[in-house]
Amino acid sequence: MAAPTEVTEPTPKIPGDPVIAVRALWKVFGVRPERVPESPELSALSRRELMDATGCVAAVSGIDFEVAAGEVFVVMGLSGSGKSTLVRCLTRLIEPTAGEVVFEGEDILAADRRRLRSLRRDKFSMVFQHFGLLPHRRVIDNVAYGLEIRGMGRAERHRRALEVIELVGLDGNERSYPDQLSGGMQQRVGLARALAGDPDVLFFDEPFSALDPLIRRDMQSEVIRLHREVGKTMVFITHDLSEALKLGDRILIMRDGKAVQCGTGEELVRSPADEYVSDFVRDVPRADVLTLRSIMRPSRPDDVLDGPELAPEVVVREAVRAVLAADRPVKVVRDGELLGVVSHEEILSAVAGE
Ligand SMILES: Nc1ncnc2c1ncn2[C@@H]1O[C@H](COP(=O)(O)OP(=O)(O)OP(=O)(O)O)[C@@H](O)[C@H]1O
Repeated sequence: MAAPTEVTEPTPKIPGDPVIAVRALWKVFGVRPERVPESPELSALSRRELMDATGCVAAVSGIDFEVAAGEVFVVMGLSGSGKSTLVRCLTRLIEPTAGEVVFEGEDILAADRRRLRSLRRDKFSMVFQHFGLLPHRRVIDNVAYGLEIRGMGRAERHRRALEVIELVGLDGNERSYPDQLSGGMQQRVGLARALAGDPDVLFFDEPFSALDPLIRRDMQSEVIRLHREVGKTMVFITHDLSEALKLGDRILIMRDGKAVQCGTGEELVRSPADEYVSDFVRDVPRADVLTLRSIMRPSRPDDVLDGPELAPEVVVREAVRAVLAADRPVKVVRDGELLGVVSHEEILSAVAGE
């Protein structure tokens, strides 16, 4: 039996069946790796202790999480924490040592070669830091590459490729070769290629790490926009907390192969599971992550309730202006139901970081 993970906070309940469910997942490198998850004693050791005792490296140690349909799920951790290994285990680019990966109800670890190939071709797409574009092919044929492998005819795949080239803002560049494009544009080609086959899940492995900060910010906004437009489930790896907070519906924080905490950015900032997480989130401006749901108060009989309405998930920073401009409390409303109100007092204390 695998040891329990160190997730200290229950993962919030996700409505509907998860697209991906990961249970007690292990990847151990070394001699006879399977003995580690099988042994309660070995699986309880830290990575360092395990290395000293057995010479094995536990890249991923008994991780559990679920990804909901349409969610952007971010895996964050410092270099060596096991992010890449974890994500490669999900599509079996790396064979897990133990555990379960269930994709749309199907046990991926039981899939044979043929089934895996078809899943990777039709259901999953990966976007890597190194774009992996084919240098001798024009943008349009790079984007259409996966469709070509599926056997789609030239006219149809070019039509589809042009659609996604436009979607990622590269129209006009379809006849260029990759080395005629900037790094940011090449990564857009990578995105277009990943989207062309209409996968169920997009996996991103530090896709923007090599880009300079301004381009990187543009690309993050691009992912947010694309996610709004196409609504795909995304699993995104990063070592950068601000990227994680910007993109992630939920964030899994890893350390030395283990899951330290999984939650929304707001949950991580409001109640970090341990010192490691609090160190990470210490400098995050509260107004960027706190939502109206967490600062609202119940309405009082003397409140005048004909002020503006905002949704509970609006973050404080975006609501400040509206709340301060109103001469009565802003109503926090979901599906017509009044959940609470926010007046000057609540918003100012939130901005002041109280
Ligand atoms: N093939 C391998 N053989 C032995 N150890 C490995 C192998 N691949 C990864 N590791 C070890 O597993 C641990 C996790 O590595 P991994 O690359 O998954 O981390 P990461 O969080 O993605 O880091 P980075 O951001 O630097 O890529 C590291 O200690 C690494 O040295």
